[in-house]
Amino acid sequence: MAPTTRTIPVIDFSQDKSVVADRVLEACSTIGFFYMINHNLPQEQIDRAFALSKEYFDLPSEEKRKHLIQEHNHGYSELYSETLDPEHQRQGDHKEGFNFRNFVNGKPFAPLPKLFADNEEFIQSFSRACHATAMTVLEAFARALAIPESEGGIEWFTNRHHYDEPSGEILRFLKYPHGGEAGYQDTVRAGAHSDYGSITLLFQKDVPGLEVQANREEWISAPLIDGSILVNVGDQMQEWSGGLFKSTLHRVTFLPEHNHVDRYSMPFFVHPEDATPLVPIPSALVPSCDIQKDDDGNVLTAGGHLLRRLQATYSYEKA
Ligand SMILES: O=C(O)CCC(=O)C(=O)O
Ligand SMILES: [Fe+2]
Repeated sequence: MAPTTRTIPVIDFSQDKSVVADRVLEACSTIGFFYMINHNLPQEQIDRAFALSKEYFDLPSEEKRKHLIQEHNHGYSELYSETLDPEHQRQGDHKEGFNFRNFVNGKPFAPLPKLFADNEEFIQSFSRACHATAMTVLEAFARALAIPESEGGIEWFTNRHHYDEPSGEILRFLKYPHGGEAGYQDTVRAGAHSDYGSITLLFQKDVPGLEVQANREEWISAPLIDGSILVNVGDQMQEWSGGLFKSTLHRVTFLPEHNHVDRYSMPFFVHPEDATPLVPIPSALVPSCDIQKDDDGNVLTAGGHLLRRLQATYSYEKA
């Protein structure tokens, strides 16, 4: 059955934890998206990250191209270099981005552009704060699924998401530049896609544009809600939960009234540790399902799952 929810629920994380868990279960098993409010991530930090993002994207193209994204999914991606919906898009996404892999043991994954190197301590603390917020959400998931204490209880997910272990986790700065209509044939600026990992936290700013597929026929907009973080379920979580939690298609369009302004957003893609096998979550609510295997017949891991997806999305260029 296609989900029928037409609006994205707002969940107040300062409420009683069991109420939060109930609302999370309802949201994730229908539309797969919710707004998190009272999340404890200070607005000043979010604002500072957006300010840095703008300063970076304002740099000349030659400067940004010094750190082009590579197979490891870290670095700068140019306008049109990513195509999230290759089946339907005539051109790559009208956006540029910078991906930060986790600062494992306090170090950036690869040397950072000067602006980010100068602000490395802040970026790392922001990335860790995003991860901590995500862990609050994943505790609510575990509570919602009533994972037995003997299996790890509310820590079942967090035990598989340690920040300093190898994983596909990414903090991403995105800019959708204004205009571009002349050379760009689609109103969709980021093609319809679902996210790959366990969950995504999304920070939006000033300009809306995100749309979510409420059911198979209809796109609904995900408006800006001050002080909120938009949370959505990713494919690995859908896999893990035997389809109970929905990884829902979404896309970014530009409304005519916003064609003259740049849009900035910041997703934080939460991923389980690479070595995590995607076996069903131990919960009575999770339906039994086929387990995905890798080419050698072993249970597909989170790392293997991500690699398959990334290879289908990017066109890499050697720096
Ligand atoms: O920019 C946005 O609002 C959403 C971006 C997104 O969905 C993604 O990068 O996966
Ligand atoms: Fe996405």
